[in-house]
Amino acid sequence: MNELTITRPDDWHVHLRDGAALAHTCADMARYFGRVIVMPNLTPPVTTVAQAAAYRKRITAAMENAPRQFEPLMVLYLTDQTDAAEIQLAAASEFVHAVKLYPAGATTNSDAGVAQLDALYPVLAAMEEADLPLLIHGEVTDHEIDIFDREKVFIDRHLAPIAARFPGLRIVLEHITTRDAVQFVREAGKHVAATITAHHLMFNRNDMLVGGIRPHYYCLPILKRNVHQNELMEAASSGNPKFFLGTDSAPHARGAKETECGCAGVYTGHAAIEFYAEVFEQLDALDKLEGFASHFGADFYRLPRNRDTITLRKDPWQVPAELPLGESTLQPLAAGESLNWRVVAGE
Ligand SMILES: NC(=O)N[C@@H](CC(=O)O)C(=O)O
Ligand SMILES: [Zn+2]
Ligand SMILES: [Zn+2]
Repeated sequence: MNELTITRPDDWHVHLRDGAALAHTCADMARYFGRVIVMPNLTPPVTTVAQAAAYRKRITAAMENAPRQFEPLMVLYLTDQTDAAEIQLAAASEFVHAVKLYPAGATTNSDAGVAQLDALYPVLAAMEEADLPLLIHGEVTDHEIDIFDREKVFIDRHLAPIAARFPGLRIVLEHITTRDAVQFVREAGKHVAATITAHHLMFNRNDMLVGGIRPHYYCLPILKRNVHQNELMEAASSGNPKFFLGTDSAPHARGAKETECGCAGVYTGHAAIEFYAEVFEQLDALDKLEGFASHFGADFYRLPRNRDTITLRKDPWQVPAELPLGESTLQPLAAGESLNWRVVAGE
């Protein structure tokens, strides 16, 4: 197959950042995504509907002169202080579509996240009642838990009890990385789904650590063994609507990654659907790309599927070695390498 036309895709997990970076991150997302779920881990985090409204304005302003625009779907950041009243406000708003749980200290800008999960149950009950989805960075942060086990332990200790206690709460386990997560989501009720990134489909921890340490592959949850990677590929290309596209494109300036203590995050926004197409083609599953990228996420969020299309063509091109990020630069995934697929219509 040399050409593929699919319903316009959406990205159900992306970090656009703020300030001068928005011009660049939004331009990449605006190329062909219809809607994007905008992660709220700014400093300070987006914890209120009023802050989400203001952030949304900055995003749309950054796209004012772009050839096309995406619709930003805003997300509130849960803290130990979030109350049911804010949840109701969010549910009543037209632009907040979910609430994000970051265990405190689990990832980039999560210091303000939740320290006491049990104490939050009244807020989760309010979300279940208001039918507002809960998005989860699913990793425990206990010092004694190995970084490669943190997702599995989170599922056992926290996610399973939450899903059991709130059966009507829609939950997205974000950027899943393990066989355990795939299994849990598959077997859970119909309200539990997961996003899968392109980089967790394309790479495993060997790619990050063999022959030298590659900071641009470092993200959280961290890349796992190839058996887990294989399970993610199988889930993404299975046609199971519980698994859908979320790039977790997470830009960090080059200097913040190539340093003694580098930030977690991989930038894939410059070639998101192109990366997924590459993976699905390798799996001989290009016919499953549309469901994963353009149907299942919208269905889960109870939003209409996009009505227009984009077309990908097999026509190799070279990823730039570096991209601007506000006043800095970043190294995008596959920098300087050749990719097979390009978007030729729908941009
Ligand atoms: N995925 C990452 O490694 N980093 C994300 C945060 C996140 O999604 O956990 C970021 O904001 O940089
Ligand atoms: Zn995360
Ligand atoms: Zn993320």
